[in-house]
Amino acid sequence: MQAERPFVMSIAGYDPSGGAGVLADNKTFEQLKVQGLGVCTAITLQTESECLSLNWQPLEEIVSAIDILMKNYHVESFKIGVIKDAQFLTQIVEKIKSINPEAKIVWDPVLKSTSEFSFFDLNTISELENVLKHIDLMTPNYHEYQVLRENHLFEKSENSCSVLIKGGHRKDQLGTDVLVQSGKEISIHPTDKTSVYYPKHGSGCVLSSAIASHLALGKNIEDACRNGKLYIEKFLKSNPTLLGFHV
Ligand SMILES: Nc1ncnc2c1ncn2[C@@H]1O[C@H](COP(=O)(O)OP(=O)(O)O)[C@@H](O)[C@H]1O
Ligand SMILES: Cc1ncc(COP(=O)(O)O)c(N)n1
Repeated sequence: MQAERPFVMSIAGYDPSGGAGVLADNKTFEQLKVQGLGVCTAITLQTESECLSLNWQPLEEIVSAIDILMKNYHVESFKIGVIKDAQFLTQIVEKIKSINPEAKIVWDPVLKSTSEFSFFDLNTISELENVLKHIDLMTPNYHEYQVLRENHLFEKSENSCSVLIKGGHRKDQLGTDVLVQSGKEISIHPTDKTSVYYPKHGSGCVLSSAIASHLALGKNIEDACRNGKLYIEKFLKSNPTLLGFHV
């Protein structure tokens, strides 16, 4: 008999190319042997090289889908992806915590797609502070971290969650991610610096859903980030196009 798999939910956008969003997240969940669920925040029309349109789902429908799924399945951890604004995030997190206060939450704050399509309403950054206390980990890329910091998000570290600053766009140490936890910094380097990594559309989605999977499997935040890094490295080495293989 197979062991029970913990449930993990992706609350993210739909990308019909499957490179990013709920499809990419659920491919990752399957590979990491957790049971995936998916609630769409937005329907996008995009390929790996361009984003053509974005239609937000009504917030009440998103929250009601989370409610129904959580009442049927005990969901251990969540990966939240593209979100319209701070109000969306706050209501989603409040719903999750009202049903399972122990649930682990990872938020990948996608401000723009690699193809420069804007997602999150930057005017609402100042309203994020309260909701961050209920999130376990945020995973901004290097540019997103700078924008959030310039908007004073991480000023009161006691109010912040753990932050994994991803290094896929760094010029100095390409591929080194930095985990900031209670003011301490832990660098997570690529395991094999000589390897060729092919930059990929949606790699931030794959990393954050791999981390959410490892949290559901019982790892702490640091170990989940280290294991997520091993998974994303395999993914980035998989093939030289912008769409990767989950191996
Ligand atoms: N060229 C690369 N070499 C090594 N690791 C990379 C490379 N590009 C991305 N990564 C890794 O992939 C993950 C996603 O990072 P990043 O590309 O910065 O996120 P995003 O897709 O959100 O912009 C991180 O773990 C990062 O270190
Ligand atoms: C639905 C959805 N979610 C996330 C991203 C970000 O991915 P990337 O920054 O790699 O384009 C995206 N393009 N689409």
